Amino acid sequence: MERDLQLDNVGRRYGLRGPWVLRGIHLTLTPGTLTRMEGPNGTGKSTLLRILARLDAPSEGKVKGRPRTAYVPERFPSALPFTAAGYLTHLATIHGLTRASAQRAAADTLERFGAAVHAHTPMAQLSKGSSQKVAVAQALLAEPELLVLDEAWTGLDAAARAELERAVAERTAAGGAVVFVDHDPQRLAGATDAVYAVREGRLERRTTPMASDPAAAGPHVVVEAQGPAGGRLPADAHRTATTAEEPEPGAYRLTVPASHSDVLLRTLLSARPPWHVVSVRHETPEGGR
Ligand SMILES: Nc1ncnc2c1ncn2[C@@H]1O[C@H](COP(=O)(O)OP(=O)(O)OP(=O)(O)O)[C@@H](O)[C@H]1O
Repeated sequence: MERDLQLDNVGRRYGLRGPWVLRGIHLTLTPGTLTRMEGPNGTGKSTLLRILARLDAPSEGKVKGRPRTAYVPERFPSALPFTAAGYLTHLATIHGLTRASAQRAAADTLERFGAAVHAHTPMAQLSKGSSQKVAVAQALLAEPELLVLDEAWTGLDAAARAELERAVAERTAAGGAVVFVDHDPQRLAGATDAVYAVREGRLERRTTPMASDPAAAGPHVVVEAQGPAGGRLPADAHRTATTAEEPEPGAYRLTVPASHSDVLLRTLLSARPPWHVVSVRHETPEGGR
């Protein structure tokens, strides 16, 4: 499928005789999934992400599939001859929006990440964190089918970090694939569909935190919801929730990673007929953030 991104026996080395950084990599990123890449410094995670984003070509093997892709790099080239709003508006028009819609989308995204005050600041004068917000905004504006995040949370303030987690949840709920590297082991904990470690040039699949043990999976939200008579839990809610119990007919107790609670609530409230949300409780596991 064109929307799947597939690596087929991919290898990468820098220079004709350089050591292999990656070798024999097979990977498929399917729509609607969240994938985490782990590994110590220098093992090849950024190299892998650049290949997935098609910003770099493998030295051997094939990259298949052409999802619409956006990428947030570790270091964003901020010395661009634009203001923050000007840059985002420019990109949004490239994505096909009219100038007025592009200006609105740029302003909304900057607002969302708490960077509206910097809308008219030249990119070269932005602080590292504000520049990172623009990097995130440019990627989200594209509404990508594949979103590649290389330590995209680094430098963001707490509110923007949480907002980016919510944006990831929205992307996967909309059917996009998201792949990320982050040194915080709690990042999107409990929400990942697959975790891989890059080790000695190879990809090793890790087991994800057990759905049955939300405490191992970071901050989460418990939603009690009541369906319409005879109504079944919407399929999207089932997919977003980590656990779904039905203590009484039609009454559900759903557990969801904190980053995904907005998506779950929207799904329940926009169902036809809508579900009644009885309670929403935030829980942070002991020792968690
Ligand atoms: N453009 C390049 N030219 C030559 N070597 C490179 C280049 N980019 C990366 N490398 C080398 O490839 C290896 C993997 O680097 P990469 O940046 O992909 O690792 P990483 O796992 O993302 O590291 P970190 O966790 O520190 O960001 C390293 O040995 C690095 O020196």
